[in-house]
Amino acid sequence: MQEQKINVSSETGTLKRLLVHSPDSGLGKVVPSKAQDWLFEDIVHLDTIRRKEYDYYTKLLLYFLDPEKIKGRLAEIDDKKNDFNFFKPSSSHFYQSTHVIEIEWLLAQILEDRDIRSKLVASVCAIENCSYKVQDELMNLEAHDLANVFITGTYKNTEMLFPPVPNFIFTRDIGIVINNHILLNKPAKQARTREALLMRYIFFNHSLFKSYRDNIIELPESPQQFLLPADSEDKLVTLEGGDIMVVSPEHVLIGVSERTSMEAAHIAIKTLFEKNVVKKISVVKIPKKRDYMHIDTIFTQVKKNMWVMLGKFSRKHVKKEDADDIQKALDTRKKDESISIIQFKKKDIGNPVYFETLEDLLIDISKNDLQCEDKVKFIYSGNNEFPFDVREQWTDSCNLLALKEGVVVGYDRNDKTLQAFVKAGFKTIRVKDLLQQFESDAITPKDIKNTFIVMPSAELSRARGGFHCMSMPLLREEV
Ligand SMILES: NC(=O)NCCC[C@H](N)C(=O)O
Repeated sequence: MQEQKINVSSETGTLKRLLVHSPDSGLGKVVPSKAQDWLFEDIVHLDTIRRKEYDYYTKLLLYFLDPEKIKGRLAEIDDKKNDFNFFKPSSSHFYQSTHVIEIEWLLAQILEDRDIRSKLVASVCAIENCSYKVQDELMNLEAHDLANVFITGTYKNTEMLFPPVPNFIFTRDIGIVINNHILLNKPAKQARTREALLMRYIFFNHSLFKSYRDNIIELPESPQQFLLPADSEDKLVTLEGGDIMVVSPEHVLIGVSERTSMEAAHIAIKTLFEKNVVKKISVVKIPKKRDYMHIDTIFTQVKKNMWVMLGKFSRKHVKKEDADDIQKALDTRKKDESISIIQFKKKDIGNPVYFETLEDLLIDISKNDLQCEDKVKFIYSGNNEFPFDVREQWTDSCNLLALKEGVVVGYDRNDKTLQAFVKAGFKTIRVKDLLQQFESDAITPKDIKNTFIVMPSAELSRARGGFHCMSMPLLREEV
């Protein structure tokens, strides 16, 4: 495969190329006793999550990013007679897009190389404690079968060799493109370790990323981390892509969260400045809580002057603007429930700037980094009404993917958030209807403006991530 340009310098520039992974059979192997360890909130129904939910996402992305692969073919693709081979990386009918790029497909390609295959087989077998015999058997599998085993943990859909990596659909977390550099993750949770290993091999070995090899950043561990006591989490270097947001060519946000440690933020800042990747970095420290996990679970950008966020972290809430005098005087805020923000500039690291609230930071980005003259607007999860605000944040109301300025993809179940978008002048359209309109030429992706594309979500949301998490942009147009 020919190498292609990589560049991401915003959250909302027209999306041109991204990495995805559609739900594999490993998701259908999650058992109740392991669901929490494997970071799933429930047992999902495999067929529904694929055919009735995720496949719509694939079709939508293809229509926006690589229409030649899909235009005029919807009926054939969805015809049960064709066994959904369009969505299966090992099939000769697979969509094989170099714009909507399936990781399993890339993995199979690098496994054709004997040297890479033996290194990766040995590494996976080492972390998964496989016997020497299994290791030998894996060496002799066909590349697509081996890629599938590495991801699902199961051979030929029957023999379970090791656990699945059911969170691999959340490609955002496994690495992040910052301008023309690729920052690799260091997962905080055991359940995501194999994902990081597979991605490291893909980025370093696939021809697609050939000219970017020197731009891959691997964060080093803190010295002698293996001597640290078990409770010194913040000294370990863990970083997941959901905590990184490239908001302008010069400015990146790093979340410090349940998943990304302060030490990782520290090393990432030093490295990104040393390599001249950006000039400004804001550290957004959020409460360490399963509800929030990464910063992209509490806010994402919709367009230059619009953000969606959880109202609990708004100015109004933090400054208690609605409280009476007694409430204002009694400081009932719990320390570990608040956000703190500090911003470093490369040219003056010793004089960081502090932001009192998340909204202050986001307004500053819109106005000063993105030169927005219009008023900066916020849409709040659940329309900022309790209990819908927290209920809908839990099901990823704040975790939207912008396909271009003002065109976002999100879940159907977050009714109040959707109403807030409508109130702000947005159109909403169900993905199924939109695809039909594309197919009949009633509308083209170029025509769509200020729109929330509504996706089915009953099963997907149980995996606790939205479409921001289910995307790793490789190329966006500049805003
Ligand atoms: N960026 C994100 O917020 N990703 C969501 C990851 C969900 C996955 N079940 C996890 O807990 O890691």
